[in-house]
Amino acid sequence: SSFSPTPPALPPPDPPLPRRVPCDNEPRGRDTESGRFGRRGRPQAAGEGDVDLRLGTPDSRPRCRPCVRGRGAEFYEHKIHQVFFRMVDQYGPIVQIKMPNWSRGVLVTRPEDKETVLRATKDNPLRKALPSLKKVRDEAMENFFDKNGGLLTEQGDKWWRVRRGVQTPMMRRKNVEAYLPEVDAITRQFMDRMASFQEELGEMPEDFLQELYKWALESVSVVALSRRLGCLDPALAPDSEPLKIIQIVGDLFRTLNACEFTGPLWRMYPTPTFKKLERMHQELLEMALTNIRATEASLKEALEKPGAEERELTLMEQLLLRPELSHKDVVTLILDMIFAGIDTTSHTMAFALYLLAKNPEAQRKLQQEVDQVLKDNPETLTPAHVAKLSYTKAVVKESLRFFPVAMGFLRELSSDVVLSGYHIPKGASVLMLNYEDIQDDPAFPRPREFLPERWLRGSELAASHAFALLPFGAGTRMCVGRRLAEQEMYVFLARVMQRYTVSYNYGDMDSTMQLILKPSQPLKFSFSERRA
Ligand code: HEM
Repeated sequence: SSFSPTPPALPPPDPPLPRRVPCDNEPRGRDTESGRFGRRGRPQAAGEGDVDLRLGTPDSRPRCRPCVRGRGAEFYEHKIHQVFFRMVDQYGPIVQIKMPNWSRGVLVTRPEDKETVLRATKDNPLRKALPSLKKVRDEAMENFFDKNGGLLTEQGDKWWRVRRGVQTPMMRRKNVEAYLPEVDAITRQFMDRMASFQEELGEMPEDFLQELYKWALESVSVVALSRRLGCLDPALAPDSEPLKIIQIVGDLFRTLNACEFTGPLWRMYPTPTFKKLERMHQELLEMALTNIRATEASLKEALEKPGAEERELTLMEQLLLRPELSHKDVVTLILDMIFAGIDTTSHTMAFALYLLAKNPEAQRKLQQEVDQVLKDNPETLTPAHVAKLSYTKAVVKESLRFFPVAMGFLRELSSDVVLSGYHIPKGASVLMLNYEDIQDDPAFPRPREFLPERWLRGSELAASHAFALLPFGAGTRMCVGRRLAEQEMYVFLARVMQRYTVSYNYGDMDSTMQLILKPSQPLKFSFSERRA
């Protein structure tokens, strides 16, 4: 099937785009006009029968947005999001793309198109991302996974069997709130570390992101591993378990990013990058297995004790007892939680701190709210406190609007749909970008301003469409860690803003691609005590 617009029901295609005026600092050798990517800066010739990759309502005005710097593979892997965003700026809200590892597809940005896709795929949400991770689980580590790769890589019935089993335990409010005291204690301990950096260096160290990783890993492991790892110990040895996990997860992101966005050689033979992926995955799996054995032992012991029925089970214990989930399913989920639970929340908090530092008015409002809600100065936050943190929650949403850690999310169409007036056939992949066409089609009033109040009930600055911001994806396949992530982030911001005012005196922040988006600048924040 072809992607060409379908007359007569739909409008005819727009005339071809005029050649775009290149900017001075644009990497050469890439055929941006057709949207095709050349490798390592070499121009790529149009293949026989290649379709024109332009779709949508192209804007013929040549625009010169901040350009992608760097050349070749490095540019390609780390800045791919900017290429996508720029294509949207150039061609409009729907652009056809052809990537080495993806089935042919389109990028979309309009909330209406996202809604159409999500409605059309709601009964079978196929997200065929991370093919290299799937290959590792299905082939290189078949012995363990037995062709059941878990939530991140499976589709259809195999995905649904696991998702059905984990949905309630992971998303139930009570289960998430059970971790609130520990998440709060972890954040407070983290702030003591911040205080000592501030005292010692007068600001946060260059590698403050590494510190945020420790906070995030400690927070996710109380859920995924049912124990504290001791990540915040100031004397952590370089070969300690937490630092090894952080290193492996970072390497996994980098390696997966390389496999996803460069040539598909790894599909044909085990390239060094693919072997690295396999090795790191094996290490993470061994760590998950050791921990799950400990959880199982404590569960067995707990169940044998008198009065066992009264004890609240931990999330992992609940999962281990669910008949529809095998032991391996739970181990795989632990792997995925550790993998998805470190860089996501820490990068979002890094971006939020930056945005607060740059928007003192928003920071002041956040502090006022926290002072009001926490006026009893509680030793431990309760769900009632968190429920009242409306502005704090709005800051998290607005930060994800400015710097979404997920560039977008994919769905494969199981039926034909019409998007922005174009007929898109069944089987195509649609990448729903977390990117707004601020210039021509803004979904938010005053889109360039950081205005958390737009997320408060009844705000005139609210989005024009319910699907305007989907940083966690949407529908039945939405991020399963969303509630846990949100709780962690609300607690983090509330506690930090209760104690400190943040400032940042270095260059402008941007994001760089490492499968998810990451802060481009060292996070040398300065924190001043509010009640010094
Ligand atoms: C700022 C934090 C986070 C963001 C922005 C985020 C974003 C996302 C997005 C966009 C998806 C794809 C959803 C879709 O296809 O509709 C996803 C899936 C997923 N996330 Fe998150 N995530 C975050 C934190 C977490 C955490 C803390 C965990 C684990 C505890 C987690 C575990 C997962 C898993 C297992 C999936 C796959 C779900 C499935 O396919 O059924 N995420 N996340």
